[in-house]
Amino acid sequence: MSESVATAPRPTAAEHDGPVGATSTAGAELLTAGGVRVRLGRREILHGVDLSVRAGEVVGLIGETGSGKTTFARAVLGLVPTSAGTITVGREGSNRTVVSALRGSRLRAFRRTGAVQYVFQDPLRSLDPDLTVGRSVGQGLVLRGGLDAARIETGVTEALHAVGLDPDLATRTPGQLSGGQRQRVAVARALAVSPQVLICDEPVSALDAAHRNHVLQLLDGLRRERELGLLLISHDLGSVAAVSDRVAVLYRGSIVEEGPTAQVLSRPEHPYTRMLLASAASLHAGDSGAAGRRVLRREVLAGT
Ligand SMILES: Nc1ncnc2c1ncn2[C@@H]1O[C@H](COP(=O)(O)OP(=O)(O)OP(=O)(O)O)[C@@H](O)[C@H]1O
Repeated sequence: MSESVATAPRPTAAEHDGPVGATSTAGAELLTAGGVRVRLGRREILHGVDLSVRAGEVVGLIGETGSGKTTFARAVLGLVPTSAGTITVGREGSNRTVVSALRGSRLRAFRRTGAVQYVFQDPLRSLDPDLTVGRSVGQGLVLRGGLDAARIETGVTEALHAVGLDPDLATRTPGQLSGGQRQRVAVARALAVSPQVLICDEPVSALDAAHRNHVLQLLDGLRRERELGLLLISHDLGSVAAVSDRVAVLYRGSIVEEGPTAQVLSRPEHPYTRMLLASAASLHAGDSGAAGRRVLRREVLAGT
């Protein structure tokens, strides 16, 4: 196993077992993808992806550059259409939405609910440098509509508190924060709209080791407290090992292996997973230049 995996802070099995199945709602599927195919241009990028994330669960999605991780995230957000299969978000019942069936105004309305939120690798690039922290965190609530200024301010304060930031930071701009604080602001912005599913794309790869651990601990705590379904996209197997309950391995648009984190990382069955683990030390987590991510960043920041 690579050094990064071996040295990662890893919650105990007991901690992992706690949230899932511990309450009446834990364990309910919040994200269900079945047979998802996506074509971009003339190529099929995803070839029938099956993946689920339950309440209170972190699922790590790993795979090399170009394997389709960001494309899958875009499909869950409704930013690219599926050519086959279904993507469903929400608990069984009235809040459940078949995202892959939505188009036009119904899709925009779904996106405004904030049910799926996305946290980028590099908050300095994803947070508007001219907006105060308060305005950035409150953006989703404003977009959702129907809330007065006082309620939005309360929502911002609550979200900052949830990520362990002093609400006084609301008047600062991103440039006046540390890297770790900025990533917490990005998480707070996502949390402000009470998402069911949080997709974190390399959330700690731009951070130093101390901030990395803090943000991972924050995500680990939040999914338990809020029963979020958290999809952690990462090249960094150490981060995945630290907080993921399950891992799915994406290879050229197909999930080739999926299972409990300890099992997949310590006893990989698929040759590609074995290769990924063997080369983990030389993998570069910080590929912020990847074209797919740049497109996604633009799309998400453009609102609906
Ligand atoms: N708009 C697009 N049109 C055509 N092909 C695209 C488009 N966006 C991405 N692709 C291609 O889809 C494939 C998957 O890209 P994607 O960004 O999903 O990979 P990834 O696993 O997220 O990679 P990385 O880890 O580098 O971000 C790549 O071959 C990419 O070139």
